[in-house]
Amino acid sequence: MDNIVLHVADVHKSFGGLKALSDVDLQVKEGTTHAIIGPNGAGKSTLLNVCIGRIAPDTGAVVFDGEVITGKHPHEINQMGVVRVFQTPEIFPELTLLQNVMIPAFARRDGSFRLNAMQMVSSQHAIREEAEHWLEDVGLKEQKLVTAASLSRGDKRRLELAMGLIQHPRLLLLDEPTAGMSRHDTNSTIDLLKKFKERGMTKVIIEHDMHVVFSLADRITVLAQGQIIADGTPDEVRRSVKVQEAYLGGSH
Ligand SMILES: Nc1ncnc2c1ncn2[C@@H]1O[C@H](COP(=O)(O)OP(=O)(O)OP(=O)(O)O)[C@@H](O)[C@H]1O
Repeated sequence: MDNIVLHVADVHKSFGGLKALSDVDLQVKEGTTHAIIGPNGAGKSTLLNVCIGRIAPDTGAVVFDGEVITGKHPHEINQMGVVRVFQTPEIFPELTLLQNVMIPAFARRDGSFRLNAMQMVSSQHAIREEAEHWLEDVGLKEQKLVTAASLSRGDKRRLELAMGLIQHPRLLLLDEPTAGMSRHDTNSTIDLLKKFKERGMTKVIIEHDMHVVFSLADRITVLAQGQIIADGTPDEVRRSVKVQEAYLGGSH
């Protein structure tokens, strides 16, 4: 049977009188790329924030690898293996690429700063090698010693991906990974994400660009006004009349 990595179980969330998420229930299978799409204001970001513990649902729960994570702190959920790559890269612009990628690896290992000096030196060496490996993986090894501020927008997002990868995600959540990118950068990001998919990584991706969605997704959940209006394979979603109606007249 397919292993369910993430189960959003009957989640409701209102902001005042506005129902941002109603009755949202979806499952993400291990090794799949699951896209969440929907018109502006559909509730996609709210859903992502519920999954990472930044927003508490009013009712319902999020189950990760069989464990209820609702109510846990974002850093606890992160340490369990849920890694989010943000729409606006959260990088350290004054530091080099190498330093940027090393930071989450140190943060991952609770107590690392209490290590004695000898251990510190050897672990630094190992982490540096691993950081170089992930920089190479995203195509940024040549620039490892330049400061992050000097990177193009597309490369900043690649850097953030490397910062995610060094955390060995069990589930990678990508918030509009190609937003604002040129077609060339978008296509190389698609290729990169396809490579992760071949390795069996489980991903949830929020994306407006349908070219990206249909290039990558095994399954698509469509939200509109806080409700799931379709959930299925790309072909099923493409054929859904409800989905076509939701997008009719919209900007997508
Ligand atoms: N903190 C908040 N307080 C009040 N209303 C909010 C809050 N966050 C989101 N909303 C509202 O909830 C609804 C869903 O917003 P959300 O950002 O989740 O949608 P989205 O699908 O991610 O939209 P977009 O594609 O435009 O980013 C919107 O009507 C939004 O205005």
